[in-house]
Amino acid sequence: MNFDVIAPSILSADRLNLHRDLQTAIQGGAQMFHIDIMDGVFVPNLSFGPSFVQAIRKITSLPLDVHLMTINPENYLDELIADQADLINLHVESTNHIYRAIQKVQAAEIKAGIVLNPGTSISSVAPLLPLVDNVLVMSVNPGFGGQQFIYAMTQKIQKLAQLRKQNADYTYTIEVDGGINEQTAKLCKVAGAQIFVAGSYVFDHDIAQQIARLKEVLVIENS
Ligand SMILES: O=C(CO)[C@@H](O)[C@H](O)COP(=O)(O)O
Ligand SMILES: [Co+2]
Repeated sequence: MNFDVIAPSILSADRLNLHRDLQTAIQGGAQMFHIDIMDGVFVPNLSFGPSFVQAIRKITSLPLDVHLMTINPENYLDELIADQADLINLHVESTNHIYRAIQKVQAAEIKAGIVLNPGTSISSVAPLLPLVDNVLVMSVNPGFGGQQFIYAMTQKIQKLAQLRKQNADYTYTIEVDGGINEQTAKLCKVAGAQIFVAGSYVFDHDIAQQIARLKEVLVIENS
């Protein structure tokens, strides 16, 4: 992918007005939706179940980016595949069989990504890098919206971009999630990120205006 994409994280949308907020984001130029699925076990919070993907798919054809923060993510893959998720991101620590889970997603012709927690090193996922379609760099500890960006994560993004340049068989996109605002998005772009997840930055304010601001700093044209 040689262009940048803004993916509002629906975790920060108004739950009682989710449809309204998503429509506003669509009209405001959102290019993808990021859906955080949390089970209260892998991370200390509960959010949406996979059925939300199906519900959101009914109101938009925008790509749906699923971030699975659950133990046993395999239990949800059939449903997410049937619900037409476009990208399914799996935490490497969430299953003993990450390779198999990625293969299952890709066999359904859906893009598969791995997620690196702030404390997860790139070297620990080296065997997966030629396989995956996306690497999601967590720039906060997973579980909650509205946290402070961890600046050291820009080095991880930079390293992933450098490795991709050095290895012709690495084709992953680089996604960043957590604490994204105008300033941190810019730093991540310079480091090499391409998909920018933004939750509280987008939904806690004027949604369309916030998307427009991010697009401006990232120099993304409206299509
Ligand atoms: O996965 C997560 C949190 O675990 C994120 O996707 C958050 O939803 C991002 O929220 P902000 O940090 O942008 O407010
Ligand atoms: Co997320």
